[in-house]
Amino acid sequence: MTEAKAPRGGVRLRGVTKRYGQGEAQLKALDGVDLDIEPGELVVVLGPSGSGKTTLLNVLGGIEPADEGELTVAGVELTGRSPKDLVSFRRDRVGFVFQFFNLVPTLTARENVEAMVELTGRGDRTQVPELLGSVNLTDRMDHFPAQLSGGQQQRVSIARALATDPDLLLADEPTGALDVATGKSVLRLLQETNRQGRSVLMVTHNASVASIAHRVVTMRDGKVETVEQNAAPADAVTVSW
Ligand SMILES: Nc1ncnc2c1ncn2[C@@H]1O[C@H](COP(=O)(O)OP(=O)(O)OP(=O)(O)O)[C@@H](O)[C@H]1O
Repeated sequence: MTEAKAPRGGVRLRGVTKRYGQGEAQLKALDGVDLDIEPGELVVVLGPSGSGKTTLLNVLGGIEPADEGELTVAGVELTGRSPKDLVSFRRDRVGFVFQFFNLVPTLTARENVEAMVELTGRGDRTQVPELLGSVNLTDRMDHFPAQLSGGQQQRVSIARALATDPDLLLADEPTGALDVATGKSVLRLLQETNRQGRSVLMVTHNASVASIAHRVVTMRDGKVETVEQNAAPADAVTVSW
């Protein structure tokens, strides 16, 4: 992986609201969320199903626009931006890791990462083998996703997310489809990524994972219910569930 840089990827949300549906069926998936993430911070978001965790991640990553409120991510003010601006923001600033990896099945591990470099025009294609080496996949680079284990696929997806050198990494249940040992290796990578200076926001149902965070945010009914500081975040190797 690349060497540590100055902390980056800070986030500031004020009164951020996101609604879905119309009329009586309308619901606020986010309801006046205030939240700060410091540059270089690792934040874990917990909360029951439907509490707005994924919506928060999607709004932060510019996948969906907020309806109300102020939102600055990695130095970019997102309030009122056009869909085209949000695409540029995502391309330049954010990396995404999903529960079910979202790799292109017809491309090898290497090609999946290279495709991200090609599509975004960011990063360096010649660095892709090194990047895959940094997630321990040197001997699997030319395998297709179906020939890789879940943990290996998730490591490819982390390499893909890092290929554009994002300021902020957004991970939605990154260990949700993995067994404990494999999940821990993924957590270690996310923690290492964070230690290089970029902010990481991880959504999870797994409360054990919260011990590696600098801060733990709990959501309920579209609102931030609690924010707790971890005085001494745990090393990912010590986490179990
Ligand atoms: N595209 C959508 N259209 C309509 N309603 C949506 C949409 N996306 C999310 N919602 C609703 O918004 C609320 C928050 O959903 P969200 O996916 O953010 O919750 P979550 O905390 O991530 O849940 P889970 O832990 O089950 O993934 C839920 O009531 C959900 O049904």
